[in-house]
Amino acid sequence: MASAGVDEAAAAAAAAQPRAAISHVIFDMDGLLLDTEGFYTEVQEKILARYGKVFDWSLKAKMMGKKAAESARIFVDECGLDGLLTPEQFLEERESMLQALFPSCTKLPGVLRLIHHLHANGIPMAVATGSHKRHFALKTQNHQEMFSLMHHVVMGDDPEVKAGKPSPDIFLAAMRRFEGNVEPSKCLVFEDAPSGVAAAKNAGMSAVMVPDPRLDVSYHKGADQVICSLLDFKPSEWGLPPFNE
Ligand SMILES: O=P(O)(O)OC[C@H](O)CO
Ligand SMILES: [Mg+2]
Repeated sequence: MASAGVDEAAAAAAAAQPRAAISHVIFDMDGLLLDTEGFYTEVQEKILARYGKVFDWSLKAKMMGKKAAESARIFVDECGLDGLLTPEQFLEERESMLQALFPSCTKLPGVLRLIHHLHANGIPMAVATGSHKRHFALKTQNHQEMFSLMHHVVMGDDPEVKAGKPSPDIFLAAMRRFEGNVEPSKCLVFEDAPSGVAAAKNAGMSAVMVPDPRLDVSYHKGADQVICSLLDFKPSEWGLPPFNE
């Protein structure tokens, strides 16, 4: 019979085993690096209120992370607005409101600490966002330094991204653009959206989810790890260099 000391040592050794041997990191942007999801919610609530309807988090869960056209189709279909509003009209209506809001977006907690840490330790990083080029420029105009630490950025309107999340296209494109021959199993994706977590898993990568607390826990399934904030992320659990704190 093993002594308590031996059992404890075995448990400690198992706990010290990383979940994966990660060499490359891919960040989602909206709702993960930048606090922009609230802007989409605010604008969509306003549009829906005109039709006497309420925007809720089950609809939000379906739309977030998707390319604009895909998310607009979901909005019209799920809200029963066929014949009243086309996806194109929805995108047009929300555009000026979003354009006014995006430049004021802020970074989410823990973002800078983690990105500076990974950069200082030579871990290659990329961004894979469903956001298209024009919106990306508005959102990132006050965050240039952070994005300059990324090896590259892949956006939703990139020709290699045939389908939006949950298709693995965007994460596989991001992986291929790193130097060398990188395997999906070596890539760790950070995501806030259920469709983004599914896309990462469909790409064969590991996924850490940092969901909005209003998202029902049923949407957490599929993620390899769920944390409340990037401040709670422990790099050593993923074979990455630990914080020196
Ligand atoms: O979460 P992201 O960065 O993929 O962006 C997707 C949309 O632009 C917003 O949900
Ligand atoms: Mg996101």
